[in-house]
Amino acid sequence: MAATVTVEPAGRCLWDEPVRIAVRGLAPGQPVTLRASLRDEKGALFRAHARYRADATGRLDLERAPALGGSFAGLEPMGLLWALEPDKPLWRFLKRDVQTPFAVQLEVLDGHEPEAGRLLGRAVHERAFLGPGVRREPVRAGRVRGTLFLPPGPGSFPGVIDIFGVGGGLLEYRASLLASHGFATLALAYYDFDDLPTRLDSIHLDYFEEAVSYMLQHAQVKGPGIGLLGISLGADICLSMASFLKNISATVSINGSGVSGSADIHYKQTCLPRLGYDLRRIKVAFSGLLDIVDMRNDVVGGCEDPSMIPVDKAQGPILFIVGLDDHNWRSEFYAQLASDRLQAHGKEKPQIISYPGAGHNIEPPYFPLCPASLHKLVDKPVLWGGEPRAHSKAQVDAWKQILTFFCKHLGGTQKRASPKL
Ligand SMILES: CC(C)(COP(=O)(O)OP(=O)(O)OC[C@H]1O[C@@H](n2cnc3c(N)ncnc32)[C@H](O)[C@@H]1OP(=O)(O)O)[C@@H](O)C(=O)NCCC(=O)NCCSC(=O)CCC(=O)O
Repeated sequence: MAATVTVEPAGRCLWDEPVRIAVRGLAPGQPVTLRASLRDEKGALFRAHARYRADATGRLDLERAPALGGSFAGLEPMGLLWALEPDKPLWRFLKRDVQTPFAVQLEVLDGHEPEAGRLLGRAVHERAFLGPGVRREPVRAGRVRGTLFLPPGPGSFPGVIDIFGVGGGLLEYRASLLASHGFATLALAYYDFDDLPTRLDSIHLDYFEEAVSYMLQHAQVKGPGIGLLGISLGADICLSMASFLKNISATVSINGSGVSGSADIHYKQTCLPRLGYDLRRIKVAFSGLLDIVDMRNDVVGGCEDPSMIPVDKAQGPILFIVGLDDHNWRSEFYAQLASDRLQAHGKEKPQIISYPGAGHNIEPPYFPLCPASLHKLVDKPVLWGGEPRAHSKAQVDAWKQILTFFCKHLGGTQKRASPKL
């Protein structure tokens, strides 16, 4: 091995941070292939590669050199991460244990053949989900089940509740990353976790109200209100919480629908009936995968449809993050409907940020796109939408927008843990 692969800043970084990958010790103009790989906790191998040419001094800097092809092309300093693809079909990139980093193997090979070139150099780059000094506390308080992440320092910190969509269980990676940005964040489970119900037949907001109370009584959570962040069904739960519950200061919906979709939503005497769906509206794409984008029944009453979440009752502002290539449902149409509803009730037009080429699962930066995987509602693999490069750009921008929005409305300072872990 003759070449040296470097990653700056050196040492471990957080998954949402950009790094500068470079190689030195190559021959002037040498054709090389860079390969990245990592194994997830279920044993799936994710890989990406790209072809490059060293400069006249035998160096290669991914911030300056365009990829000449491979998993991606052009100037993409973080392409080796966002273009990772699993060896298992229909497998989604997820981090289950946030207490361990992902170890990314970086290799530089001679020539432009990703499998055949002689290995010239390698490095292991660790990307973590738990920042320095971030505390992780499993929560079992009353009925509330989840995990609280507290930023380093004495606090108190602006609080956020983070909710995922259909699938159940508990995913912590987004909440743990948010804590490194200065937010006390509760990753909240609501079914198929611990002693919670295994099925989600209907949504009862009193459970989520208990989670808000848990946050607000916590000594290290700054009041008087908290923020909500949700994706997909999780976003709709957040929109419902903002509409019915007190002390919600800011809400972010990532590809939510603003409608009670496949489960009725209950709060005290009120019930938002589910809109429902019709399996006959599912299309089969050329790939043979299901496209459920039009599966839901139509909203017949416009923004006053009985299934619409009454977002006009929300006290705090709402940010809608929309993937224009969302194939789970038509997020853009739904966000517009929610905006119509707000304005019809004399409220301000909300901020809607739409991303061309972005699919349904808009994750934190550098998560590789999962084009299709199992949808627990239809119990079959479905298309999620998204073009990898555009989706990746959307994730980087959306994350910044979400952090800025929460800082503005929850009084955060957008402090960042040191990039060197
Ligand atoms: C993380 C998991 C997979 C659950 O993990 P668990 O540890 O509880 O389950 P498990 O036993 O490991 O796996 C359960 C099933 O998921 C599959 N599975 C597990 N990990 C996977 C992965 N990384 N990629 C693809 N599939 C995976 C397993 O093969 C298994 O399928 P078999 O049962 O076939 O063996 C779930 O919580 C999840 O998918 N969460 C994502 C939530 C989310 O954001 N969903 C998108 C929103 S979509 C939405 O909300 C739409 C709303 C609507 O349309 O109304």
